[in-house]
Amino acid sequence: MQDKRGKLTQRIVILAFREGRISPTELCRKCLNRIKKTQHLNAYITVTEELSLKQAQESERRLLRGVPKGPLDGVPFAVKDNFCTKNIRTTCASRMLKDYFPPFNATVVQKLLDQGAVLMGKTNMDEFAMGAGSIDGAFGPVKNPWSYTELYRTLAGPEANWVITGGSSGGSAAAVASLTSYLALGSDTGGSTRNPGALCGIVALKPTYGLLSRHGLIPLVNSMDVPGILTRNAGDASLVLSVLQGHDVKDSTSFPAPYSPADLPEKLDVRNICVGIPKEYHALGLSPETLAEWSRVADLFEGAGARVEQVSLPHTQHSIVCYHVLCHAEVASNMACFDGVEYGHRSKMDSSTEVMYATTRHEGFNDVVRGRILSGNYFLLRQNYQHYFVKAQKIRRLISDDFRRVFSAGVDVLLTPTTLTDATCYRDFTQEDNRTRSAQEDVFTQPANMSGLPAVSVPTALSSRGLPIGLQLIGRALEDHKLLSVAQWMEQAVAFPSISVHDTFTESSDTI
Ligand SMILES: NC(=O)C[C@H](N)C(=O)O
Repeated sequence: MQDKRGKLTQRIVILAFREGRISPTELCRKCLNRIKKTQHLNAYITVTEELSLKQAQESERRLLRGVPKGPLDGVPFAVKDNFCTKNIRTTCASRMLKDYFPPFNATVVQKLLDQGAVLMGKTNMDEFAMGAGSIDGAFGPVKNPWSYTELYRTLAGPEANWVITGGSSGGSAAAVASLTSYLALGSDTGGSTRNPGALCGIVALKPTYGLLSRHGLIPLVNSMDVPGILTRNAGDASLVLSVLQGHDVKDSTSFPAPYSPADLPEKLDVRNICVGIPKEYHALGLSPETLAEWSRVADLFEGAGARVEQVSLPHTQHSIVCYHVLCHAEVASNMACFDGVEYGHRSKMDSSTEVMYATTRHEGFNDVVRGRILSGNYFLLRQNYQHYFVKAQKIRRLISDDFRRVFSAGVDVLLTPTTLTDATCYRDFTQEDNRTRSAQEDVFTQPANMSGLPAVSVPTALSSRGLPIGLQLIGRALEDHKLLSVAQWMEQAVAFPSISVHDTFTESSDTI
């Protein structure tokens, strides 16, 4: 049971429920079965099997009575392990929170549950969402489902090592790509939803900052964090966005959503669209294949009558350094609450308060987190504050102004690569310095976070190793719906060969 392009999407599932071809319980069981068969991916930290089945049965009863709670009733979803889930372990993939059971649900999780969506579990990630590989968490690295396709094995050879998912929401991306869930929540501070979305061949949306509540999302960088949406196509992302968006009294940075329909226009006429190609995104390290793909898709837009223009965003060159200072400064302040007193890990070495604080933090955090705390505190020292933090804030403004200028000059969306290359082999990633590599990986995604703009990654082609390449569209603030409409057009134009369920494990008779 698949759509025209062989994809098993959330909408297909909803239709299947409606037509009685499958029930929420049957589907939930299938997803649980797939989770078992794809355990080698390490996509989940916690699988909520019992609860999932209970929720699916409740959903089934509602559907039988003809009173669904909402359009997502019965649809299986996964949640990154940095969103609080009531009485369900929420670890941020850290030893610090390994036994944390929050007493409440994050607003976005609650909204999905209120719709009747079925929670399958909590997904693996980089510790406290710091990283771009999903290889730096306390529960081990996440493996990219595309590593197990016949195509990759044939092209890369039998000795080829598995490839990373990207991150930090790698578990959520792997869950959607391997169809153990039909949608997943990620978080995006510097690219952590779009990056794994691109490397796992699925659609990944970072909405406008403030459009979705951050309440219950354990903060990394409050001024940039947004809940991200991972789905198998743009239409699904639009439906999920319509359910999740809106003001929340528990998040003072959230605001009411502008009206936008849940559905995207069936066929967008791109002749009215101006697509900007930022010349500064021809960055060092961009692979020739990704560059070629970027030009190919720009040509597709042009061929369909869109205006395609080269534009300049001159301050992009400073974005990695600027993000680095702002992120680490906010991390230093956000992580201060993990001191062994109120909740989280507490060291047994407590001969004095100082010793207890220090050993708790040493035992609880990995060295990526500790490194960011150290440099963040350095940037915030009284004598460094103006030089680093205030200067970075000013540069952040210049980066935002660049976007404002091109959008007010008539550009509707910017087209860029999402990542520099396709997914890297785990072995190669660990041989180099992970930290430097991770920082570079977010070069195309961080500017949208620093400016609060919506951006979406769409898979457009397979590389010569048979791995996905994703391109990013960045839109005007609050024009998320328009952005997704263009994303859908792109999706239709490129016809990306989505991964088949059969590829992620050996069983060959699974259908929906
Ligand atoms: N959650 C994120 O977007 C974090 C980003 N990848 C970083 O390492 O800072």
